[in-house]
Amino acid sequence: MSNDPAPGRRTATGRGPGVRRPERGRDRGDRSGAPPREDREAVADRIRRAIARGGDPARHAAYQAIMAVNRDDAYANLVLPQILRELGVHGRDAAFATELTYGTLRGMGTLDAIVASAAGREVEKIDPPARDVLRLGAYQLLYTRVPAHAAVSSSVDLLRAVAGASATGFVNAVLRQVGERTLDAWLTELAPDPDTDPVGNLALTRSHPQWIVRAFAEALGGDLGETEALLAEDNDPPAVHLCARPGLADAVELADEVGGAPGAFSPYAVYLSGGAPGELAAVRDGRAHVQDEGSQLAALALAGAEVTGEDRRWLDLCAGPGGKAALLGSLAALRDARLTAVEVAPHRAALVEAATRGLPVDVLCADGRDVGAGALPESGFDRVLVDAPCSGLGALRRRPESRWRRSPSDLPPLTRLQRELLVAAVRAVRPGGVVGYVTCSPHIVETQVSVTEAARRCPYPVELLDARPMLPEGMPNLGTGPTVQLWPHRHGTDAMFIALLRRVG
Ligand SMILES: C[S@@+](CC[C@H](N)C(=O)[O-])C[C@H]1O[C@@H](n2cnc3c(N)ncnc32)[C@H](O)[C@@H]1O
Repeated sequence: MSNDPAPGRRTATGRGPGVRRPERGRDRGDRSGAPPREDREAVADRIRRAIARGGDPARHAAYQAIMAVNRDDAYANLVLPQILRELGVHGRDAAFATELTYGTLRGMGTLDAIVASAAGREVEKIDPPARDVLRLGAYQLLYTRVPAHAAVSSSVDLLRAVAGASATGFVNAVLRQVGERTLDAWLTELAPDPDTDPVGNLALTRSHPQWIVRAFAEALGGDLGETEALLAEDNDPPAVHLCARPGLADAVELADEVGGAPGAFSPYAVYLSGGAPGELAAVRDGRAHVQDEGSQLAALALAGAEVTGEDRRWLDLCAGPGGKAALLGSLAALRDARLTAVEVAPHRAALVEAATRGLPVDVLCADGRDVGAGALPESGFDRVLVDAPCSGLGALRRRPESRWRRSPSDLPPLTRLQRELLVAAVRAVRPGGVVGYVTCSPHIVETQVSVTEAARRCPYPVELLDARPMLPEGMPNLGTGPTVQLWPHRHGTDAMFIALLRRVG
């Protein structure tokens, strides 16, 4: 691999980069030059020294985070706060570092196509440090108001600090080429024709892998206008929502307390305008927790569905880290019920314990498919939630790297597990009781197909209930039922899917 300073244009046609997409872990492994641990520590050390010498803290922190995500499989939402803490980056610098990190990672599909075109080579053939600096620089040039000269010179300084002087001429030349055009001009040149290849066009212009664009379009009934609105929403930082725990806090009063606004749909939702939610007194003392409004609505739909007879034994079959268990547990306290919260991963079961402390919740670290044994008796529950492990495609706006990590090959093992868990839930619920099947993915194979397939395999008959009346009155765009699919671009929530099934025999 070399970085000789001779960039030149490539087009999106033929083998050009315009139609290429980042793939899972493509920056990892020997061929990509993933640095060994001591090198990573050396880079971190160089970054610390560069900042001490007056280097820009935000860009250095963002680079370190992007490097960790692209080459060590780190999660941006976990690694960035740690890096900011270690480097002592606060306030506006921290906010800028966050924007740079998240924006660059989300935009990587589009940015890579543009960088490759300007560099005259595929991004995989650019050395990793220069590649990440180019992504970060191109993001500033094309998506922010950072003046072009500042974006270019700070990128050159950054590369010199983290990797020495050898490729600075190359980075300088490529970024100058990138900055010669607007984003629109680049997209016009590189994106496939929307009339002949609408999916390819959306994938490039909205920075998503093609298979995800296709899956979203299918779930939206083929409406490409709506698909584009959804993709655009995925590229915007989402608002943080709180759940005011029923019986412990009131959403309107909590909104006043935290300077937020009551939610549009969930009676327990509060929209935050910014800040660190974990530091709020209401979150620290257990009156509220952070939870997307769509997740609240999914738990509330199950809690609101009619069951005949007894209604005291509730089960959450996939509880970690405990957001829905906390909401259901708060409701259970008000309704003289008790929730069993099952989670297979021990560290996540511990999170459920912490999230539900003080509530009538029994946490069980077990496989939710083991119904019929011990604390999971067959026909032993009145309401059962299956918040199934899924691809998470409905929450891409929260996890900037996730769209590049996921692949279609993730789906078969996930859908198998989803169906097994849903069959187990139907075995766990008593006749007349209700099961809620929920995913934070709108992918049809994880939603409609998983429900249909599981219902077909159930040892007991089930009927699909209309979930729409279980959502707040007047909530728009809930479709034709009986299942409900929420959407970021329609409802401002994650793309939660909700199906309610009653066991009838
Ligand atoms: C989508 S998450 C649940 C989110 C949770 N309900 C909440 O609101 O915080 C799915 C969870 O199911 C767990 N899980 C996966 N397989 C499981 C199994 N066989 N039995 C029980 N839990 C399982 C995963 O570890 C993960 O924590």
